[in-house]
Amino acid sequence: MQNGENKGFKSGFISIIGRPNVGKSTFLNRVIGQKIAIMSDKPQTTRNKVQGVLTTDQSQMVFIDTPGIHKPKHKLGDFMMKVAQNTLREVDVILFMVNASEPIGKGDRFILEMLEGNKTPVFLVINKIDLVHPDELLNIIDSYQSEFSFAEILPISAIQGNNVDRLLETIGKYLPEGPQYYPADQVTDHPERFIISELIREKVLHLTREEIPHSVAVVIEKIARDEEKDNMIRVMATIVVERDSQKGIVIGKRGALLKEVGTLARHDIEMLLGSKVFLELWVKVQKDWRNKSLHLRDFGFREDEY
Ligand SMILES: Nc1nc2c(ncn2[C@@H]2O[C@H](COP(=O)(O)OP(=O)(O)OP(=O)(O)O)[C@@H](O)[C@H]2O)c(=O)[nH]1
Repeated sequence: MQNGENKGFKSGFISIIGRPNVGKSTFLNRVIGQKIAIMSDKPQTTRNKVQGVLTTDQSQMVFIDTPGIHKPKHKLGDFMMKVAQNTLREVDVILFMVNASEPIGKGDRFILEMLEGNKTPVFLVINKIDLVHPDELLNIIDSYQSEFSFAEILPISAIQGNNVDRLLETIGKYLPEGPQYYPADQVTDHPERFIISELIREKVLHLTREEIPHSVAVVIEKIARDEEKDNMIRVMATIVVERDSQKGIVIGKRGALLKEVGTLARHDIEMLLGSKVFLELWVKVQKDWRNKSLHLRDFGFREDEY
């Protein structure tokens, strides 16, 4: 089986960093207020805490937490610094948020120094512009621009919502074409979602032996009860591989291998959920899936782990 490639759909990971109190949460909440679904604290594809996912018809933006950087007051061990730096290398866009009503400070310079040499585009997001006179804006921009080369500079007011849409639009331009990592309707945040994806992944790895690297990922697109069919649970999942050749292996001759994965996984999922399950599996090639998600998974850790 083959997933209909959603041509033109863009997706990616975004980190928001900045000194405490610059308005990172306010910004996220504003976007959440529109279309974001808050993720659970137990992320599924990465161990970095996913703060929110914004899904539209054209794109999916996954906002992730970067512990260790946005809380510079905490003691930073070498390991944490490395983790944070690795994460920032893996994301597609970094939003460096500052407070328009405060001058550039030590905390800002600390972060900018960390970002030196990082190839990920960094946006300077000047928040709280409602607190300053428009004439001051140029000076503010100058003071930051002399310290770092930003890909974009966007003044916003997270609290009033000014320019937030433009910021989102601009982020969209920097995202690569990619899959929808998370379902659009995160309301159905199923606690078993992760276990189900691991069950399917395990079958793929087992049946393909060494041919498919561990980087294979399984995204659960949908879990829903089918009321018309005896309350059977329908699970739709996509197996994401990195190369066309791997897709062929996972599907097998005339779909034989995928069918076997499906049969074995369905059995386990039925045991887990205690219900009859209809399992629909798709296979999709996503070239740099591994770099993006698995790296995040390998190096990431959660804020509540320290
Ligand atoms: N005037 C004004 N205040 C804002 C704006 N955005 C955020 N604030 C206020 O700034 C304060 C800090 O905002 P937060 O969103 O908690 O900041 P944060 O960066 O998430 O803070 P930490 O969690 O400590 O890192 C709050 O009192 C917000 O109401 C803005 O655009 N304008």
